[in-house]
Amino acid sequence: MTAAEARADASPDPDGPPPARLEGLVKRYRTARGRRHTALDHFSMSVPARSIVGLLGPNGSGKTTALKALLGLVRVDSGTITAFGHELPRAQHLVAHRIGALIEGPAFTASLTGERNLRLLATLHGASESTVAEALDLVGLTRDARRAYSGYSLGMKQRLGIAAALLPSPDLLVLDEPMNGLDPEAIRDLRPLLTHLRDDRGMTILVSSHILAEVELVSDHVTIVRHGRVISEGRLSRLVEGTTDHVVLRLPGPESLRDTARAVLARRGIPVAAADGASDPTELRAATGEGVPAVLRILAEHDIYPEEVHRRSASLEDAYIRAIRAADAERDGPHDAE
Ligand SMILES: Nc1ncnc2c1ncn2[C@@H]1O[C@H](COP(=O)(O)OP(=O)(O)OP(=O)(O)O)[C@@H](O)[C@H]1O
Repeated sequence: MTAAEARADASPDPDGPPPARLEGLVKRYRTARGRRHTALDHFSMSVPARSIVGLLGPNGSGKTTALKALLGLVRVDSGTITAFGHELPRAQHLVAHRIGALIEGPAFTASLTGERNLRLLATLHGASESTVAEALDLVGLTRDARRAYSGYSLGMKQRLGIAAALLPSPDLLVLDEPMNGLDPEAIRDLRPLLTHLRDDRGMTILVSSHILAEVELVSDHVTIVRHGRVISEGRLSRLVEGTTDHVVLRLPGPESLRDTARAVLARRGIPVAAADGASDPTELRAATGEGVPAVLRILAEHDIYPEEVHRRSASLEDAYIRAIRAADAERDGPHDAE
């Protein structure tokens, strides 16, 4: 099949083969000391058509390696990679034009304008002038297109990188940490762009990020990676559904008071943990869907009155922490993937 024929059969059909499927990928890097380092350990995930998939995981868990494997930038030791039903890297030429990517920062020429940089890339892709203008418009850079790249802010550079990834008019857009280094406003601006590309262009987007709250706002599917393996995958709503709302309590005073609070709540079927990431050791998290009044009533029966109390809805952060903890608990022995 020629590339043109491949495009002709390129309907981003939600029932067709998924834009990307990685199955059982194993990748071992050779380290400087000649040892083997497992970056992907039977890594499997699927990217559904017309979705925004958030790829999450701690530093060094293998996200970039998996994305590079999909893009043909890293050769895996074993496993199968397919894009739009074509096996890679063998059929790379059939799907390369359907995949746009921003990975490890794009290489632009500092002295040239944003527009000129894109035009040069467009020539490589065989993309038209109008594609350049459209890509600049999509990422909101039309006004700054004639400024030198060297004068761009980090956010503008990232947006130009996304514009470059859009030049081949891809069906699948792969973005590695596009929010890195961006200020909150620039991060917020990325959200409508990604949802527009999915909803109005029918694009599928695979985006890795450390910013859980942002992934929660923009993704419809989430894949969580730990030690080179996928430990949780699915619709965002389903992952978050599996977590419980929490009542967060601040109980200053002696540790024995918090011990008593933990014990009385546990006896009523409400498990309590220290609040995740809390800098305040007097905070407790009571996992319950019953809400603040139920927790306060139980504590009042024992003359315990928290200084502060608020309810926290189940979130992707809870699902993420739960998945990571479960994976760590399951894992025995020392590991070499991170
Ligand atoms: N070229 C390489 N040679 C040797 N080891 C590598 C190489 N690239 C990555 N690694 C190692 O493989 C593991 C996975 O790295 P990878 O960059 O895929 O993780 P990541 O999840 O993207 O991390 P981060 O969130 O920090 O970007 C890490 O331990 C990393 O140090």
